[in-house]
Amino acid sequence: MGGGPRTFPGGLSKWQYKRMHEKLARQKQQGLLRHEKQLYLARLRSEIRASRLPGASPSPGGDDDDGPTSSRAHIRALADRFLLPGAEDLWNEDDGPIHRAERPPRRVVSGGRNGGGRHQLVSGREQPRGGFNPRREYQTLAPWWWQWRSASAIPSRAKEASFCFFGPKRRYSVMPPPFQAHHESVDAPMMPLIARGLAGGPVALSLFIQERFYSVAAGRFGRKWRPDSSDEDDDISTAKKDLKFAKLGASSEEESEDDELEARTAIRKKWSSAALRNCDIKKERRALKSYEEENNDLDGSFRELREEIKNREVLGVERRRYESRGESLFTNKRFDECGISPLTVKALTDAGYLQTTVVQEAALPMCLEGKDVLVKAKTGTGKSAAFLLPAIESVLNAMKNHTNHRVSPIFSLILCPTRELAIQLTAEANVLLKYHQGIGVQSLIGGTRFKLDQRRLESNPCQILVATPGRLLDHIENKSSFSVRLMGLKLLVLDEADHLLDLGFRSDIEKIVDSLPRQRQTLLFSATIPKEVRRVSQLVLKRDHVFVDTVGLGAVETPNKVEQLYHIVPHELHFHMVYRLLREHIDQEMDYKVIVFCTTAMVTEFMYIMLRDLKLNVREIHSRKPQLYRTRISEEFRDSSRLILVTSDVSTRGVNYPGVTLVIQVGVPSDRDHYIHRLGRTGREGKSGKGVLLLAPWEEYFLNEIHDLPVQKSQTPHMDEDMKRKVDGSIKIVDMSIKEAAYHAWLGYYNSIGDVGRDKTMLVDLANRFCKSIGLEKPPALYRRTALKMGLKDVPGIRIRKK
Ligand SMILES: Nc1ncnc2c1ncn2[C@@H]1O[C@H](COP(=O)(O)OP(=O)(O)OP(=O)(O)O)[C@@H](O)[C@H]1O
Repeated sequence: MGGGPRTFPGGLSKWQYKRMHEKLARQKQQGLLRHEKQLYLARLRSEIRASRLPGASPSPGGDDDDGPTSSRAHIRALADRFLLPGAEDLWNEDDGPIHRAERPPRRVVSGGRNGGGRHQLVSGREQPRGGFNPRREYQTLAPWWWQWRSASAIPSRAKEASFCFFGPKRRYSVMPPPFQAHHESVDAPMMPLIARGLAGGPVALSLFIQERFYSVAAGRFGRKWRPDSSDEDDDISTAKKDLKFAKLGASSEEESEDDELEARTAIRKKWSSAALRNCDIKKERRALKSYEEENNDLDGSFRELREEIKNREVLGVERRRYESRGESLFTNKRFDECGISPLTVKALTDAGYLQTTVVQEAALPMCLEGKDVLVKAKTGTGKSAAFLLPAIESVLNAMKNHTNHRVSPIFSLILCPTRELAIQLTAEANVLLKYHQGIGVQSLIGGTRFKLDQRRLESNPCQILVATPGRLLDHIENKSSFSVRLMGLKLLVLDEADHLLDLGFRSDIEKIVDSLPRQRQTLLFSATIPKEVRRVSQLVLKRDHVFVDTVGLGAVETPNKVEQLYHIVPHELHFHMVYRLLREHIDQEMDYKVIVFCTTAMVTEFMYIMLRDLKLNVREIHSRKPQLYRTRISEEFRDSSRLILVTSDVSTRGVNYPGVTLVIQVGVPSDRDHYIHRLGRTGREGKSGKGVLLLAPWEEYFLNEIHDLPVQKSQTPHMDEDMKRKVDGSIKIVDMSIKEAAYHAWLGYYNSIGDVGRDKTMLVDLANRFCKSIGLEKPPALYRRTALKMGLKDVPGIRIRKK
C-alpha cells in the first residue's frame, strides 16, 4: 500500500501539495533569473557607455579574444542564462512579445523611416503580436559569439555605439526604435542605438537564433536604461549582499540578540519579495474613483462617523460609570453573558475570572461580531483576555468547517513585541483552553532553535499562534508549509499595536500582513495610541473598523491609583539614589516587589551587579541574556515577592507581574509612551502602586512630555556619608569591561534621543560625567567607525581607539 499521509498541511491532497511545491520552486528559479537579467542589462549598458567614450577602441570581435572573466564573457554567460528554458517568462508584456519565427530570418530589413514597425524591422515581414510560445519551443541554445563594430561603420544619426551578436546558431541584434531609419544586413548589423533607448524611447531587441527568433520591444527597458541610472547596479549589489546575509542568517542562531536581529532584519529585507512569492508586490494599480463611487464612499464615511459617535457615546456612558465607581476595574457583566463557549467560561471561572473588566465588556461584543477593532485601554486592565477570548471563539468557529486536517491551519495569530510577553500570552491562552480538547496554542519567539520550533509546531496542536514579528517572518520566509498553514487564518491580533506599527517593526509587520489572507478579522490593542499610529493602523484594519477607547480624550492615561513622583538628582548620585530609594521602600513594604528600569542592557547589568553587591535580593532581565535565563527569571519574579528586578525595555510593555509595589525609572525614557508602559507594571488590576522617575538636571526637559500626567516633584532624600561610601565601594567592584560597555551603551542611547543627541559636545560632556559616576577615570575609547556612525569623531572629549 502507498505510504505517506493522505492530507498535507493546509488540508491539501498529495498532488495539490506536490504541485504547490513545484510552483514555488519555479517561482524561486525565476527570482534568481530576474536578478541575473538585471545584472546582464547593467553589464550591457556599461559596455555601451564605455564604447561611447571618446577614443574608445572598438571591441575586438570573436570569442577567442575574451578571457573567462572578461566583461564580455560575463555578458555572454548571463545572456545564456536568462534565455534558458523557463526564463522566457521574464520577458513580460511590458518588455514586448516573444515570437517564434516560422523560418529563421536571413536578413534584417529596415521598416523605413516612419513605419514598418519593429517586427518588420527585424524580420522583414509583419509579425503577429502574441503571448509566449509553449516553453519547449525555446530550448537548446547553442554557444554564440558577439562582435562590436566601430561607430564609424554606422550610417545613421545615432552613431554613438554599436554592437551585435553573431553566432553559429543564433544571432542577437539590438535594433533601433521604429522611428529610427536605418538599413542593416545580417552581416553588417546596425548599431542598436541603445542610446536612444536609454534616453527613453523603446528599444527593439531582436534575438536571432538559427531555429528560433525572439523579438523584444523593450519599452520597459527604455524607461530603465537611463544612461546615468544605477538602479540595476544597486540591484546587483543587493543580490550579492543577499547571499552574504543568507549565510549570516544560517549561523546567527546562537548569537547575541542584537546581532541576530540585525542579520535577520537584513535577510528579511533582501529576500522578502522572493520568499513571499510576490505576495508583497502590489499587482493592481489603484484606479481613480468614479463620481458614484466617491459618493458611495462619502455615504460610507458618514455611516462610519455616525457609528463611531454612537460607539463613543456608549463607551462614554461606560466610562462615566467606570469612573463613578472610583475606577473599579470590573463591571457587572459576567462572562457567561458574553456569548462565548461554555467550556471557556468554565476555564475562566477556574482562573477566578467571573466578571468582565471595562475593556472586556466594551470590546468583546464587537470582536465577537467579527468586526475589525482598535482598542485603547489603560495598562493592567485586562486587554489580554479581551483579545484571547475572540481568538479562541474564532478557532472554534473555524474548526466547525475544517475537521479533516492532519495538520490544522493556524486560525488565530497574535503578534506582540517581546519574547516575555509572547510567553505570558501563550500561558494565559493555555489557561483559557483548559477544557478545549485538541485546540492548542504555541509561541514562536527569537532566541530558540528554529528547527525545534518547527518540530514543535508540527507535532503539537497549534490553532492559535503567539509570535514576535522577527521569528515569525523567518518561518514565513523559510518554510513554505508554514505559510500554507497561515492561509487558513481568520483572526490577527496586534498586542501593543502602537509599538508594532512603529518604524522599528513596521516593515516586518507589513511583510507579515502581506502574507496573510485578506479575508480576516484584525484586532489592535494598546494602552497608548498616538495619532500617527491611528493613521497607520489603516495598514491592517478595514476602513469600517471600530475604535474602542476606554481611556477617553483628555483623560489621564496612567492608572489613577499609582502615585507618580520624580527626583532631580545629579548624575553622579543616580546609583546612590536608587539604593537609597530601594532601602526606604523595603523598610516600608513588607511584601515589596520592585522593578528598576535602566536605559540600556549594559547599564542594567552594571546596576544589577552593584545592587547584588549591596546585598539586595535582586534579579536581572535584558536582551543580552540568553532566552532560557530570561524566561526563568521572568517566571521567578512573577511568582515571588520581596524581590527586585532590574531590567531594560524588554520588560516595558505588556508583561504582567502581579503585585509590583514600586517602579523606578532611571534616566529619561525614550518617549512618553515608554514612561506610561513602564509605569503600568505597577497598579495593575485596579490596585495601588508607586512610580519614581529619576532624572539628572539636564533631563528635566522630559517633564514637558508628561506634563498632563499627575507626576509630582519629590523631596530628594538625604544621603548620609555611610551609605554613599557603601555604594561607592560596590561600584568599584564592577568589572572594568562592564563599565566600559555601559559607557558605550549610554552614549549610544542618548545619542539616539533627539533632544540630547543633537548637541554632540554636550552629549560627550554628559557621557564623561556618567563615566565618572560608574567609577571610570577616563572615558573608554570608541572604534573610529562607531564614532563616525554616531557623528562623534571630532568631538572634544571623545577618544578614538588606535586599532
Ligand atoms: N475579568 C477578569 N477578572 C479577573 N482578573 C482579570 C480579568 N481580566 C484580567 N484580569 C487580570 O488582570 C491582570 C492584568 O491583565 P492584562 O495583563 O491582560 O492587562 P493589560 O491591559 O493587557 O496590560 P498591559 O497594558 O500592561 O498589557 C492579569 O493578572 C489578569 O489575570
